[in-house]
Amino acid sequence: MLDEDTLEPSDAQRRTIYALATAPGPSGLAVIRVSGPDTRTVLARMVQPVSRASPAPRTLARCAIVHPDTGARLDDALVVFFPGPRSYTTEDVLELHVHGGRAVSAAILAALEVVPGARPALPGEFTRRAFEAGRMDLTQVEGLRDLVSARTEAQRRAALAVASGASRKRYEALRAEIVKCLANVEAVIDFGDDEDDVEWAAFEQARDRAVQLRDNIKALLADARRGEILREGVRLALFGPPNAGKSSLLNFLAQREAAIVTPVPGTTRDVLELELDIGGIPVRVSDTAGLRTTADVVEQIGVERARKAVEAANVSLLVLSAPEVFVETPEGPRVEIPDTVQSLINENTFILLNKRDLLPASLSLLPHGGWLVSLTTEQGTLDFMGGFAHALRKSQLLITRRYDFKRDTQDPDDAPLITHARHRAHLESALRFLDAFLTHGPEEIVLGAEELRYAAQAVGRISGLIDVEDVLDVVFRDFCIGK
Ligand SMILES: Nc1nc2c(ncn2[C@@H]2O[C@H](COP(=O)(O)OP(=O)(O)OP(=O)(O)O)[C@@H](O)[C@H]2O)c(=O)[nH]1
Ligand SMILES: [K+]
Ligand SMILES: [Mg+2]
Repeated sequence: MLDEDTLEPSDAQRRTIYALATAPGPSGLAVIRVSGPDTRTVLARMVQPVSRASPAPRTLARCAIVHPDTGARLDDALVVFFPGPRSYTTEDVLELHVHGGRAVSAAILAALEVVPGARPALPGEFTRRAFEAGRMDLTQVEGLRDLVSARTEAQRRAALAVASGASRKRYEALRAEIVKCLANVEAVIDFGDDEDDVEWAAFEQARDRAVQLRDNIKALLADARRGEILREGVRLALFGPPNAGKSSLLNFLAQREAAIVTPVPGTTRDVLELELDIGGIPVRVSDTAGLRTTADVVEQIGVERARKAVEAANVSLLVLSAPEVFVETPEGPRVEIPDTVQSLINENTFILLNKRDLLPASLSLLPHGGWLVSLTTEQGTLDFMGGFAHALRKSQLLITRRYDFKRDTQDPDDAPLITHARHRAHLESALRFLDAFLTHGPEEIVLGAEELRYAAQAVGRISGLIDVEDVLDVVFRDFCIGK
């Protein structure tokens, strides 16, 4: 077991860490990673080159892996040694490309335990060392984590750009601009007293820069949360009266019986969430309880949760039973939306009329901004799927003038910069400090300078330049072991 002090990765005396970097279980290959001061010991005691010469740095060499004490052969492998600092963590790093399968990697991991100074790595610890050595900033760490968990093509592209430093560059440039502005102000503080005109001009220049910066940050914040939505998936809530076919729709979208479907109204109680890929778009779909007033306490809670899920969603789909909402009028048939759902409809709500098979064939009125289907016979579902994916893509939330969700974008400056809620919070805080700076006149210039310093710090926090310990734990918590 690990004890407390071996868990602290920023020990003065850094331990050597090792972990399986690939998913456990039967597979063609598995990769075991080792990093730290004792890596050369591991190399000397556990790796026997077939050609007798020690493997050249950064070159794959065929070797036998042996037990450090007994010398027993554990596997035939390909081995690559990265002497620090030219390695992922900047420490000496060793990668053992061994045969896949639990017994092979288990034997090698057990053998590594015997090497003095070596211990199993914590989740994300290799990357944490790379971060602490300044090899990547916090946005790149986040990008890497997102890349590893990317499920769609659009997510992969965005995460790869961030991991490669696209966001880092832009945040650093933003921070540099604030620092320039601060330099102007400090020049006034330092030299101001003698030459009034010079002072005034430099102060005006700083103000102009601050106004410009404020506008830039405002523009970044007005991104309809594209980056966060792309990363986390569009939140889509299915809602409507009981028995409309919401759960049937979820199952249709998932192509499996994920939710319980019965003719009993009030079947779904809790919110059921699935991650799906709808036409290349990552979507987190919530099936919810049918909305109605009820005496059943459990159902009441379900209805409350349903409302919350719809309000929290980026896009909602109102599912209605067509035979129940079609009304005949002298002008022809019309769709009447039930009162119980009215309050939840907004500009991001689409409508799906279900149970088309129960309508007289002559009735085929389409609701505005909606579709008419039968989830039982699948009549109309092809149109719906194509149209809905298109609508999702076109939706204000996903596409702005400059961003094509499907094809992504060539220009990294056009990619959404804010990919995590944390970025948004720090940018908002930087904006507040810039605003505060602008409220100070030349006579309060020292106070003004302080606000600018805080603004620069707020942006610095995004990259992890400033007090990040608490953030780090959150960021690395979701990493897999061996990364
Ligand atoms: N005829 C017909 N029946 C359908 C169709 N879609 C769903 N149903 C049936 O309608 C009933 C209710 O379906 P559900 O998917 O459970 O409806 P729901 O909206 O999730 O219901 P609650 O969870 O109770 O609010 C089930 O018996 C389904 O088989 C359809 O297109 N045509
Ligand atoms: K039902
Ligand atoms: Mg249901």
